[in-house]
This record gives sequence, C-alpha cells and structure tokens, in this order.
Amino acid sequence: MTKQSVAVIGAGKLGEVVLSGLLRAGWPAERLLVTTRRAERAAELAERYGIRTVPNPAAVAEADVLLIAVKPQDAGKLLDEWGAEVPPGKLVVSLCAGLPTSFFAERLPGGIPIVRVMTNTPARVDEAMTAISAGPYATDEHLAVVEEVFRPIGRTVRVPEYQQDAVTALSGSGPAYFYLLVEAMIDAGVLLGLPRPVAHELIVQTAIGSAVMLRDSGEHPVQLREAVTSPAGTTISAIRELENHGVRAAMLDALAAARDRAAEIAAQMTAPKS
Ligand SMILES: NC(=O)C1=CN([C@@H]2O[C@H](COP(=O)(O)OP(=O)(O)OC[C@H]3O[C@@H](n4cnc5c(N)ncnc54)[C@H](OP(=O)(O)O)[C@@H]3O)[C@@H](O)[C@H]2O)C=CC1
Ligand SMILES: O=C(O)[C@@H]1CCC=N1
Repeated sequence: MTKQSVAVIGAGKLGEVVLSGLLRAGWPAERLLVTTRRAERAAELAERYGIRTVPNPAAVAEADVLLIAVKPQDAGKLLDEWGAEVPPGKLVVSLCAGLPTSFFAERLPGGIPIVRVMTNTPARVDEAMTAISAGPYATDEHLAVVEEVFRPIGRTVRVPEYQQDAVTALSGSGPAYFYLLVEAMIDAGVLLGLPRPVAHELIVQTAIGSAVMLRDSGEHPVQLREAVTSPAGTTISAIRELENHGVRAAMLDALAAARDRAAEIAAQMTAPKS
C-alpha cells in the first residue's frame, strides 16, 4: 500500500462513504484527514471513525492526496480559499459531478496533477463502480494512486475525461434508478395484496439474485430476460405493459437528462460572473 496520506475535503454523504471504505480496507487512520464545513459534522465523524478532522488549509498542507467531495456548486468558493496555495507534490482528485478538470486547473498552481473520479454509493458495501480520468499533469502513476484508493471499495475503470458526464448519468446516479424501480415494485406488491414486508423481501432478494447473475453468469441481459419470459406466460404480459408505458424510452431520456444536467452544472460554474 502507498505511504500516501489522504484528505477527504468536504465529508458529506459521499465523502463519508469513501472514508469508511478506506478504513475498512485497512488504510491507517493516522493517514486520513477529514474536513467539514460545520463543526458538529466534524465532531460526529471524529467520534464515529477515530480520525482527525482539521480545517481545509491544514489538510491541504498535510495530506498527499486531496479528495474534493463538496457539491460542485461549492467547489469554486472552496478553491478560492486555498487553491492558489497548494504546494507542489500534491495530487488533487475531484469527485464533483459535472466539473471538468480544467475548472480545477484554473484555480490551482500550474503543475498540480488533477484526476477526475466518478464513484457511487455502493462503496458503502465495497461494491462501488468508480471511473477515473486523467486531467492536467496527471500521469499513469497518479492514476495508479487513485486506483489504490478506490479499488478496495469496488471496481475501477479508466475512461477519457470527455466520457465522465455520461458515466455520471449511468453509474454515478445509477443506484437511485434501481432504488426507484425497487420502490415501485414493492408498491406493486402491496397493490396485489401482499403485506409490505413480504413484498420488500421478495423484491430485494430478486434484485440481488438478478444483479449477481448479471455480473457472474457471463450472459447478456437479453438472454437472462428471455429465460424468464415464457411464451403466452405471465412475464410477457408485464413486459407488454412496460413497453406500452415507454419504460425503455423513459430510461434513454432520463439518462440523457442526467448527462445534460452535469454539463449544465459545469456551464453554470464556469460562466463569467456578470
Ligand atoms: N451522493 C452521491 O451518490 C454521489 C455524489 N457525487 C459527488 O460528490 C460530491 C458530494 O456529494 P454528496 O456527498 O452527496 O453531498 P453532501 O452535501 O452530502 O456533501 C458535501 C459536503 O461538503 C461540505 N462542504 C461544503 N463546503 C465546504 C467547505 N468549504 N469546506 C469543507 N466542507 C465543505 C458540506 O458540509 P455541510 O454538511 O456543512 O454543508 C457537506 O457535508 C458532489 O460533488 C457530488 O456531485 C458523486 C457521485 C455520487
Ligand atoms: O445527483 C448528483 O448530482 C450526484 C452525482 C451523481 C450522483 N449523485
């Protein structure tokens, strides 16, 4: 394992998920730092994880890898505070949806390597999907350091940065789509007369079983679906309704909307102030 120390700058929902994953993976607590905006949040994290919470400038001075996990809308203000002071030798990693690495490069001294990452909340159970892109000054070695941080909490893939908005729409936001579908199917179970806890158990285990088959069977989703869909059977009756309601088209439009929103956030953050 690298001797690098890591600071999670802005440990909210995602930052905490990454922090807890690093600790589970055996990253020594003394090589982890956390910053927060609110003092009570810092106290909560220090108590829960036994890590040190420090102000942003102290984290920037001390840690080798700076994981920026604030909302994209807060990133400009954050970098205005200390961006220009980042000393040589640091690696800046952005977890912010939408923001291109050029946004950071414009606010950091020249030569600071920047890596853009899109991960997701299943990192909580070491099943994240993390996509990593090299930005300015980032070498293969920097990407390897970032992989070392994220590999213990799931799978990693390298993608060119121009694909990151699409990645955000697919795997960054993806867990929310699955949860919405599960929620809707549980409600359908209740509509069909099942007690809610029973409907919940049936659908959650079905989701888990289906996900494991998707990952491990080596079969395409179409093959897996066809194997469930008997001629003149029950499944095809449901699928006809899903197609009638445009679920497939809705999925295409929904993910395009998420991709467009990522681009819109970047445009808002990079627009010249009037
Ligand atoms: N949630 C998700 O599933 C995913 C999120 N992301 C990205 O991760 C980032 C964080 O998202 P998420 O965790 O959901 O958001 P949260 O709002 O939960 O976390 C952001 C945190 O940053 C803190 N913060 C804001 N400004 C500062 C500052 N100046 N100094 C220190 N801390 C600060 C906030 O503090 P306070 O609580 O006091 O406001 C908050 O706790 C976003 O950029 C998002 O695009 C990427 C992939 C998935
Ligand atoms: O909704 C969002 O903006 C963030 C980015 C990807 C997942 N959550």
